[in-house]
Amino acid sequence: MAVYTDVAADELADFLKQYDLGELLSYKGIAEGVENTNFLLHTTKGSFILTLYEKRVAKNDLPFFLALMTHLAEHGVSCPLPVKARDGEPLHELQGRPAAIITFLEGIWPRKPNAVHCAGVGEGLARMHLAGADFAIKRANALSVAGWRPLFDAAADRADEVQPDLRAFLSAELDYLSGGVWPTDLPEGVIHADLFNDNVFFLGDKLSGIIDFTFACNDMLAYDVAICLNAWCFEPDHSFNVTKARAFLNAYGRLRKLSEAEEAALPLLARGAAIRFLLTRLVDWLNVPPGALVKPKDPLEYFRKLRFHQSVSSARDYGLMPSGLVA
Ligand SMILES: Nc1ncnc2c1ncn2[C@@H]1O[C@H](COP(=O)(O)OP(=O)(O)O)[C@@H](O)[C@H]1O
Ligand SMILES: N[C@@H](CCOP(=O)(O)O)C(=O)O
Repeated sequence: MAVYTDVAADELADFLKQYDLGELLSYKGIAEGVENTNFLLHTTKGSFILTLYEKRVAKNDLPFFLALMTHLAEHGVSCPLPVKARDGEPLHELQGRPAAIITFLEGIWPRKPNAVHCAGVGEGLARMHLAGADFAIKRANALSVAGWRPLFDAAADRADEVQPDLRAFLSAELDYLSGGVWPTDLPEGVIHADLFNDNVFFLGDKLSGIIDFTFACNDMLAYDVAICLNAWCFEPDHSFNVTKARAFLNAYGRLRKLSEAEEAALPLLARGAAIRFLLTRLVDWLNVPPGALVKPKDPLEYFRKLRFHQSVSSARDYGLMPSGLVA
Protein backbone atom coordinates (compact mmCIF):
# COMPACT_ATOMS: atom_id res chain seq x y z
CA MET A 1 0.00 0.00 0.00
CA ALA A 2 0.88 3.58 -0.16
CA VAL A 3 -0.81 6.97 -0.06
CA TYR A 4 -1.48 8.49 -3.47
CA THR A 5 -4.70 10.23 -2.50
CA ASP A 6 -4.96 12.23 0.68
CA VAL A 7 -8.22 12.40 2.61
CA ALA A 8 -9.06 15.20 5.05
CA ALA A 9 -10.53 14.33 8.45
CA ASP A 10 -13.89 15.98 7.74
CA GLU A 11 -14.21 14.17 4.38
CA LEU A 12 -13.46 10.88 6.07
CA ALA A 13 -15.93 11.55 8.88
CA ASP A 14 -18.61 12.32 6.24
CA PHE A 15 -17.74 9.15 4.35
CA LEU A 16 -18.02 7.07 7.53
CA LYS A 17 -21.56 8.34 8.13
CA GLN A 18 -22.62 5.76 5.51
CA TYR A 19 -21.37 2.97 7.79
CA ASP A 20 -22.29 1.68 11.18
CA LEU A 21 -18.74 1.97 12.48
CA GLY A 22 -19.19 4.49 15.27
CA GLU A 23 -17.18 7.70 15.56
CA LEU A 24 -13.77 8.22 13.97
CA LEU A 25 -11.11 8.42 16.69
CA SER A 26 -7.99 8.61 14.52
CA TYR A 27 -6.60 7.58 11.14
CA LYS A 28 -3.29 7.47 9.37
CA GLY A 29 -1.95 6.70 5.92
CA ILE A 30 -0.07 3.44 5.50
CA ALA A 31 3.22 3.87 3.67
CA GLU A 32 3.70 0.15 2.93
CA GLY A 33 2.74 -1.29 -0.42
CA VAL A 34 2.68 0.25 -3.84
CA GLU A 35 -0.68 -0.25 -5.49
CA ASN A 36 -3.47 1.54 -3.67
CA THR A 37 -4.02 4.22 -1.03
CA ASN A 38 -4.63 2.74 2.40
CA PHE A 39 -5.51 4.20 5.77
CA LEU A 40 -5.65 2.60 9.16
CA LEU A 41 -8.83 3.77 10.90
CA HIS A 42 -9.61 3.67 14.60
CA THR A 43 -13.27 4.18 15.40
CA THR A 44 -15.33 3.61 18.51
CA LYS A 45 -16.18 0.18 17.00
CA GLY A 46 -12.55 -0.94 16.47
CA SER A 47 -9.77 -0.87 13.83
CA PHE A 48 -10.35 -1.05 10.09
CA ILE A 49 -8.50 -0.58 6.81
CA LEU A 50 -9.82 1.91 4.27
CA THR A 51 -8.61 1.37 0.70
CA LEU A 52 -8.93 3.85 -2.15
CA TYR A 53 -8.34 1.89 -5.34
CA GLU A 54 -5.84 3.49 -7.69
CA LYS A 55 -4.43 3.17 -11.22
CA ARG A 56 -3.95 -0.55 -11.87
CA VAL A 57 -7.29 -1.60 -10.43
CA ALA A 58 -10.29 -1.64 -12.76
CA LYS A 59 -13.49 -0.58 -11.05
CA ASN A 60 -15.34 -3.50 -12.67
CA ASP A 61 -13.04 -5.92 -10.88
CA LEU A 62 -13.76 -4.65 -7.39
CA PRO A 63 -16.88 -6.78 -6.79
CA PHE A 64 -14.72 -9.83 -7.62
CA PHE A 65 -12.10 -8.94 -4.97
CA LEU A 66 -14.63 -8.09 -2.31
CA ALA A 67 -16.81 -11.17 -2.92
CA LEU A 68 -13.70 -13.36 -3.01
CA MET A 69 -12.59 -12.20 0.45
CA THR A 70 -16.04 -12.96 1.80
CA HIS A 71 -16.08 -16.39 0.11
CA LEU A 72 -12.63 -17.34 1.38
CA ALA A 73 -13.36 -16.15 4.91
CA GLU A 74 -16.55 -18.26 4.87
CA HIS A 75 -14.46 -21.25 3.73
CA GLY A 76 -11.92 -21.11 6.53
CA VAL A 77 -9.24 -18.84 5.07
CA SER A 78 -8.18 -16.11 7.47
CA CYS A 79 -8.49 -12.91 5.44
CA PRO A 80 -10.12 -9.49 5.87
CA LEU A 81 -13.88 -9.18 5.50
CA PRO A 82 -15.34 -6.28 3.53
CA VAL A 83 -17.53 -4.05 5.70
CA LYS A 84 -20.94 -3.25 4.24
CA ALA A 85 -22.31 0.26 4.54
CA ARG A 86 -25.88 0.80 5.70
CA ASP A 87 -27.09 0.39 2.12
CA GLY A 88 -25.74 -3.18 2.17
CA GLU A 89 -22.92 -2.38 -0.29
CA PRO A 90 -19.21 -2.73 0.53
CA LEU A 91 -18.06 -0.43 -2.29
CA HIS A 92 -18.45 3.37 -2.30
CA GLU A 93 -16.55 6.40 -3.53
CA LEU A 94 -14.18 8.80 -1.78
CA GLN A 95 -12.09 11.54 -3.41
CA GLY A 96 -13.29 10.33 -6.80
CA ARG A 97 -11.84 6.87 -6.18
CA PRO A 98 -13.68 3.60 -5.52
CA ALA A 99 -13.28 2.95 -1.80
CA ALA A 100 -13.93 0.05 0.56
CA ILE A 101 -13.42 -0.67 4.24
CA ILE A 102 -12.19 -4.09 5.35
CA THR A 103 -11.67 -5.61 8.79
CA PHE A 104 -8.27 -5.31 10.45
CA LEU A 105 -6.22 -8.51 10.75
CA GLU A 106 -3.89 -9.06 13.68
CA GLY A 107 -0.36 -10.17 12.91
CA ILE A 108 2.95 -9.02 11.48
CA TRP A 109 4.37 -9.78 8.08
CA PRO A 110 7.78 -11.43 8.32
CA ARG A 111 10.66 -9.11 7.41
CA LYS A 112 13.09 -12.04 7.33
CA PRO A 113 11.06 -15.11 6.37
CA ASN A 114 12.51 -18.47 7.43
CA ALA A 115 11.66 -22.02 6.35
CA VAL A 116 8.87 -22.22 8.95
CA HIS A 117 7.22 -19.14 7.45
CA CYS A 118 7.65 -20.68 3.99
CA ALA A 119 5.91 -23.86 5.14
CA GLY A 120 3.09 -21.72 6.57
CA VAL A 121 2.71 -19.95 3.23
CA GLY A 122 2.69 -23.27 1.36
CA GLU A 123 -0.13 -24.52 3.55
CA GLY A 124 -1.98 -21.18 3.38
CA LEU A 125 -1.72 -21.02 -0.40
CA ALA A 126 -3.01 -24.57 -0.83
CA ARG A 127 -5.91 -23.83 1.54
CA MET A 128 -6.74 -20.76 -0.50
CA HIS A 129 -6.63 -22.72 -3.76
CA LEU A 130 -8.93 -25.41 -2.34
CA ALA A 131 -11.32 -22.86 -0.80
CA GLY A 132 -11.52 -20.93 -4.08
CA ALA A 133 -12.56 -24.00 -6.08
CA ASP A 134 -16.28 -23.24 -5.87
CA PHE A 135 -16.05 -19.46 -6.13
CA ALA A 136 -18.46 -18.58 -8.92
CA ILE A 137 -17.19 -15.21 -10.20
CA LYS A 138 -14.40 -15.23 -12.77
CA ARG A 139 -11.68 -12.70 -13.46
CA ALA A 140 -9.02 -13.19 -16.14
CA ASN A 141 -5.41 -12.49 -15.21
CA ALA A 142 -4.65 -9.11 -16.79
CA LEU A 143 -0.98 -9.58 -15.94
CA SER A 144 -0.34 -12.91 -17.65
CA VAL A 145 1.72 -13.30 -20.85
CA ALA A 146 -0.47 -11.04 -23.00
CA GLY A 147 -0.24 -8.28 -20.36
CA TRP A 148 3.57 -8.22 -20.19
CA ARG A 149 4.27 -6.72 -23.62
CA PRO A 150 2.37 -3.47 -22.93
CA LEU A 151 4.32 -3.10 -19.67
CA PHE A 152 7.55 -3.63 -21.57
CA ASP A 153 6.50 -1.06 -24.18
CA ALA A 154 5.77 1.46 -21.42
CA ALA A 155 9.25 1.06 -19.93
CA ALA A 156 11.48 0.01 -22.84
CA ASP A 157 12.84 3.44 -23.81
CA ARG A 158 14.22 4.04 -20.31
CA ALA A 159 15.00 0.47 -19.24
CA ASP A 160 18.72 0.85 -19.90
CA GLU A 161 18.85 3.76 -17.45
CA VAL A 162 18.13 1.18 -14.76
CA GLN A 163 20.69 -1.34 -16.03
CA PRO A 164 22.71 -1.48 -19.25
CA ASP A 165 21.15 -3.82 -21.84
CA LEU A 166 18.06 -4.44 -19.74
CA ARG A 167 15.83 -3.59 -22.68
CA ALA A 168 17.39 -6.26 -24.92
CA PHE A 169 17.32 -8.80 -22.11
CA LEU A 170 13.61 -8.22 -21.46
CA SER A 171 12.76 -8.23 -25.13
CA ALA A 172 14.45 -11.61 -25.67
CA GLU A 173 12.80 -13.15 -22.60
CA LEU A 174 9.38 -11.87 -23.67
CA ASP A 175 9.88 -13.29 -27.15
CA TYR A 176 10.68 -16.65 -25.62
CA LEU A 177 7.81 -16.73 -23.10
CA SER A 178 5.22 -15.51 -25.59
CA GLY A 179 6.48 -17.75 -28.40
CA GLY A 180 4.23 -20.74 -27.67
CA VAL A 181 5.94 -22.28 -24.64
CA TRP A 182 3.56 -20.89 -21.98
CA PRO A 183 1.39 -23.74 -20.61
CA THR A 184 -2.32 -23.72 -21.43
CA ASP A 185 -3.53 -27.02 -20.00
CA LEU A 186 -2.57 -26.96 -16.31
CA PRO A 187 -5.22 -26.98 -13.55
CA GLU A 188 -6.73 -23.55 -13.03
CA GLY A 189 -8.61 -21.84 -10.23
CA VAL A 190 -8.63 -18.70 -8.15
CA ILE A 191 -5.08 -17.51 -7.48
CA HIS A 192 -3.88 -14.73 -5.17
CA ALA A 193 -1.21 -13.68 -7.68
CA ASP A 194 0.66 -11.42 -5.23
CA LEU A 195 1.31 -13.54 -2.14
CA PHE A 196 4.49 -11.75 -1.08
CA ASN A 197 5.74 -11.62 2.49
CA ASP A 198 4.11 -8.23 3.06
CA ASN A 199 0.75 -9.81 2.28
CA VAL A 200 0.96 -12.66 4.79
CA PHE A 201 0.63 -12.04 8.52
CA PHE A 202 2.01 -14.26 11.26
CA LEU A 203 1.52 -14.42 15.00
CA GLY A 204 4.73 -16.07 16.14
CA ASP A 205 5.40 -18.89 13.69
CA LYS A 206 1.75 -19.35 12.80
CA LEU A 207 0.13 -17.79 9.76
CA SER A 208 -2.63 -15.52 11.02
CA GLY A 209 -3.98 -14.11 7.78
CA ILE A 210 -3.64 -13.31 4.09
CA ILE A 211 -4.33 -9.81 2.76
CA ASP A 212 -4.36 -7.85 -0.49
CA PHE A 213 -6.48 -9.62 -3.08
CA THR A 214 -6.23 -6.85 -5.66
CA PHE A 215 -4.41 -9.07 -8.17
CA ALA A 216 -6.49 -12.19 -7.47
CA CYS A 217 -7.84 -13.81 -10.64
CA ASN A 218 -8.38 -17.12 -12.40
CA ASP A 219 -5.20 -18.64 -13.70
CA MET A 220 -3.01 -21.73 -13.33
CA LEU A 221 -2.70 -22.73 -9.67
CA ALA A 222 0.93 -23.65 -10.27
CA TYR A 223 1.59 -20.09 -11.43
CA ASP A 224 0.68 -18.93 -7.91
CA VAL A 225 3.16 -21.51 -6.58
CA ALA A 226 5.80 -20.03 -8.90
CA ILE A 227 5.04 -16.49 -7.68
CA CYS A 228 5.60 -17.65 -4.09
CA LEU A 229 8.84 -19.43 -4.99
CA ASN A 230 10.07 -16.07 -6.23
CA ALA A 231 8.74 -14.06 -3.33
CA TRP A 232 9.65 -16.33 -0.41
CA CYS A 233 12.56 -18.59 -1.35
CA PHE A 234 15.38 -16.18 -2.14
CA GLU A 235 17.80 -14.55 0.27
CA PRO A 236 18.40 -10.78 0.54
CA ASP A 237 21.52 -11.29 -1.64
CA HIS A 238 19.13 -12.83 -4.25
CA SER A 239 20.56 -16.35 -3.93
CA PHE A 240 17.97 -19.16 -4.08
CA ASN A 241 17.35 -21.02 -0.79
CA VAL A 242 16.38 -24.60 -1.62
CA THR A 243 15.58 -25.37 2.04
CA LYS A 244 12.89 -22.70 2.05
CA ALA A 245 11.60 -23.88 -1.33
CA ARG A 246 11.39 -27.48 -0.14
CA ALA A 247 9.55 -26.38 3.02
CA PHE A 248 7.13 -24.32 0.94
CA LEU A 249 6.52 -26.97 -1.74
CA ASN A 250 6.19 -29.85 0.72
CA ALA A 251 3.65 -27.95 2.83
CA TYR A 252 1.68 -27.00 -0.29
CA GLY A 253 1.83 -30.58 -1.60
CA ARG A 254 0.48 -32.07 1.62
CA LEU A 255 -2.83 -30.32 0.95
CA ARG A 256 -2.78 -30.12 -2.84
CA LYS A 257 -0.33 -32.34 -4.67
CA LEU A 258 1.17 -30.86 -7.80
CA SER A 259 0.67 -33.02 -10.89
CA GLU A 260 3.71 -34.16 -12.88
CA ALA A 261 2.82 -31.63 -15.57
CA GLU A 262 2.67 -28.82 -13.00
CA GLU A 263 6.02 -29.84 -11.55
CA ALA A 264 7.61 -29.98 -14.99
CA ALA A 265 6.26 -26.52 -15.81
CA LEU A 266 7.55 -24.87 -12.63
CA PRO A 267 10.82 -23.48 -14.05
CA LEU A 268 8.95 -21.86 -16.93
CA LEU A 269 6.19 -20.53 -14.67
CA ALA A 270 8.83 -19.14 -12.33
CA ARG A 271 10.43 -17.28 -15.26
CA GLY A 272 7.04 -15.85 -16.16
CA ALA A 273 6.35 -14.84 -12.57
CA ALA A 274 9.78 -13.19 -12.35
CA ILE A 275 9.37 -11.12 -15.52
CA ARG A 276 5.84 -10.08 -14.51
CA PHE A 277 7.13 -8.50 -11.27
CA LEU A 278 10.28 -7.21 -12.95
CA LEU A 279 8.12 -5.35 -15.47
CA THR A 280 5.57 -3.87 -13.05
CA ARG A 281 8.40 -2.78 -10.76
CA LEU A 282 10.28 -1.26 -13.68
CA VAL A 283 7.24 0.75 -14.78
CA ASP A 284 6.64 1.91 -11.19
CA TRP A 285 10.34 2.73 -10.69
CA LEU A 286 10.32 4.98 -13.74
CA ASN A 287 6.99 6.64 -12.93
CA VAL A 288 6.75 7.63 -9.27
CA PRO A 289 3.88 10.15 -9.05
CA PRO A 290 5.10 13.48 -7.65
CA GLY A 291 4.19 13.88 -3.97
CA ALA A 292 3.13 10.25 -3.49
CA LEU A 293 4.01 8.53 -0.22
CA VAL A 294 5.42 5.37 -1.75
CA LYS A 295 8.74 3.52 -1.92
CA PRO A 296 9.01 1.82 -5.32
CA LYS A 297 10.38 -1.70 -5.20
CA ASP A 298 13.67 -2.69 -6.80
CA PRO A 299 13.10 -4.11 -10.30
CA LEU A 300 16.60 -5.57 -10.45
CA GLU A 301 15.82 -7.96 -7.60
CA TYR A 302 13.59 -9.70 -10.14
CA PHE A 303 16.19 -9.50 -12.89
CA ARG A 304 18.48 -11.59 -10.68
CA LYS A 305 15.71 -14.04 -9.84
CA LEU A 306 14.85 -14.39 -13.50
CA ARG A 307 18.48 -15.13 -14.33
CA PHE A 308 18.40 -17.88 -11.72
CA HIS A 309 15.28 -19.48 -13.20
CA GLN A 310 16.81 -19.32 -16.67
CA SER A 311 19.57 -21.56 -15.33
CA VAL A 312 17.19 -24.11 -13.79
CA SER A 313 16.87 -27.36 -15.72
CA SER A 314 14.07 -29.06 -13.78
CA ALA A 315 11.85 -28.74 -10.71
CA ARG A 316 14.47 -30.81 -8.84
CA ASP A 317 16.45 -27.58 -8.60
CA TYR A 318 13.58 -26.23 -6.47
CA GLY A 319 13.86 -29.14 -4.04
CA LEU A 320 11.26 -31.43 -5.61
CA MET A 321 12.25 -35.08 -5.98
CA PRO A 322 11.53 -36.93 -9.26
CA SER A 323 8.84 -39.12 -7.72
CA GLY A 324 6.93 -36.13 -6.34
CA LEU A 325 7.06 -34.32 -3.04
CA VAL A 326 9.19 -35.53 -0.16
CA ALA A 327 7.23 -35.95 3.07
N1 LIG B 1 -6.83 -6.15 6.73
C1 LIG B 1 -5.69 -5.62 7.18
N2 LIG B 1 -5.37 -5.71 8.49
C2 LIG B 1 -4.24 -5.15 8.96
N3 LIG B 1 -3.36 -4.46 8.21
C3 LIG B 1 -3.62 -4.34 6.90
C4 LIG B 1 -4.78 -4.92 6.31
N4 LIG B 1 -4.77 -4.62 5.00
C5 LIG B 1 -3.66 -3.90 4.77
N5 LIG B 1 -2.95 -3.72 5.91
C6 LIG B 1 -1.69 -2.96 6.05
O1 LIG B 1 -1.47 -2.20 4.87
C7 LIG B 1 -0.24 -2.63 4.22
C8 LIG B 1 -0.37 -2.62 2.74
O2 LIG B 1 -1.53 -3.36 2.30
P1 LIG B 1 -1.69 -3.93 0.79
O3 LIG B 1 -3.05 -4.54 0.70
O4 LIG B 1 -0.51 -4.79 0.50
O5 LIG B 1 -1.61 -2.65 -0.15
P2 LIG B 1 -1.87 -2.45 -1.73
O6 LIG B 1 -3.32 -2.13 -1.87
O7 LIG B 1 -1.01 -1.30 -2.11
O8 LIG B 1 -1.49 -3.70 -2.40
C9 LIG B 1 0.02 -3.99 4.77
O9 LIG B 1 1.40 -4.32 4.72
C10 LIG B 1 -0.48 -3.86 6.20
O10 LIG B 1 0.46 -3.19 6.99
N1 LIG C 1 4.16 -7.42 -4.55
C1 LIG C 1 4.51 -6.53 -5.63
C2 LIG C 1 4.03 -5.13 -5.44
C3 LIG C 1 2.55 -4.92 -5.25
O1 LIG C 1 2.14 -5.37 -4.02
P1 LIG C 1 1.84 -4.54 -2.66
O2 LIG C 1 1.17 -5.57 -1.84
O3 LIG C 1 3.16 -4.14 -2.08
O4 LIG C 1 1.01 -3.36 -3.03
C4 LIG C 1 6.03 -6.49 -5.79
O5 LIG C 1 6.72 -6.83 -4.82
O6 LIG C 1 6.50 -6.09 -6.85
